[in-house]
Amino acid sequence: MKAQRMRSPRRDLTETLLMALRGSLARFLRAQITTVAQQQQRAHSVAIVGAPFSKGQKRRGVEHGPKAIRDAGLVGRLSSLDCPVHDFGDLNFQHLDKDEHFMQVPFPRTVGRANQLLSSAVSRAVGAGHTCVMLGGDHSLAIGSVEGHAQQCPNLCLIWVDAHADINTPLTSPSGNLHGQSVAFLLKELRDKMPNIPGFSWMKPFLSSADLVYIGLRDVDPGEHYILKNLGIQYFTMRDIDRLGIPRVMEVTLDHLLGRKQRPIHLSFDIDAFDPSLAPATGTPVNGGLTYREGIYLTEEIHNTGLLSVMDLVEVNPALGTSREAVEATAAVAVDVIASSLGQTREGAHVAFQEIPSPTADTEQLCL
Ligand SMILES: NC(=[NH2+])NCCC[C@H](N)C(=O)O
Ligand SMILES: [Mn+2]
Ligand SMILES: [Mn+2]
Repeated sequence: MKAQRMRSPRRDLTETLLMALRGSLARFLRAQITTVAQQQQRAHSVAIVGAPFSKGQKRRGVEHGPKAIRDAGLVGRLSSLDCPVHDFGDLNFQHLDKDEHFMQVPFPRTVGRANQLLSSAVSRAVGAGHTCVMLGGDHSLAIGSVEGHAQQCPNLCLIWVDAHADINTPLTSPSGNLHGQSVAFLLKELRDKMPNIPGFSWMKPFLSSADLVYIGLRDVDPGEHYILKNLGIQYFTMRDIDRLGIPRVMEVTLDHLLGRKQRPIHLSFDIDAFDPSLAPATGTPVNGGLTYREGIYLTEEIHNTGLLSVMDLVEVNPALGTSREAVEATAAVAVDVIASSLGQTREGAHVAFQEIPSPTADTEQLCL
């Protein structure tokens, strides 16, 4: 009886797989396995790249963001997560003297050059097998960060966590500021809508609008709203988060980006996504933002994919806090979301334990 049991579906599947392994599928599967292995390897060490830059907007102080985030204990927190941390220090950006406005846009060449430098730094860090954390600086830096990431991982997808969509073009921007236009530089679908901005001839748009999801929006300009709707971009406003809850928002986000195939994730996190009561030291605060727990849940879910490859943490501006406490609180939240993106859990972890320690004669002696 037992011996003649029906073949299990799993056995059939195994046989099918074995047969397929001899064919061209074998190459495909092997490639998949290597990619997963590389990703796991990449998740193992973290590179920190500081980007003290502020010319993508008009308020001074955001160039001190990297120092504030390091002073809040970033390196120590990441080291305690059992991953080797390499802090590559801060990039050295030049301010170009002859840099006239282009249309309404201030400092186009300075911003273009800074992003070119950042792009190669991020590309090198990812190429060396690290998960890269870029500390801004203003959000115009995402242009170089995502571009450098894409040089190594052309199939990346982008999760943009922000109160703002940062998808203005120079022709729709109400401020001219490039930190409100970063995404427009990346998208292939906007190629014909972007003028030739001096300083940016080194790059071409490479991202499809289907490979981008926004979370946290609550201050979207009219031109940006038109672009989001026209390109059918997936986004979740704070209202959507109120309605669906952050677990469902993350489920739909990850299904949208990874449902058909696994690929590296670029997380671009603007600290102003958080409610200003949590993160007041930022240039363009907007009421009604993410709660602390929503921000942590969001980043835990991204970590759990095992696919996070580059993360930006931008727009921490220590000059804009009304007190030292306000600045320190903002930087502490920044450290928390970075740590959570890289594997810090709320349930704790037990890297140092193989068993529950038993008391010995020695330990009891010590207690006496
Ligand atoms: N990265 C940011 N904080 N961006 C704020 C952008 C504000 C506004 N939408 C603009 O384009 O000027
Ligand atoms: Mn923002
Ligand atoms: Mn932003």
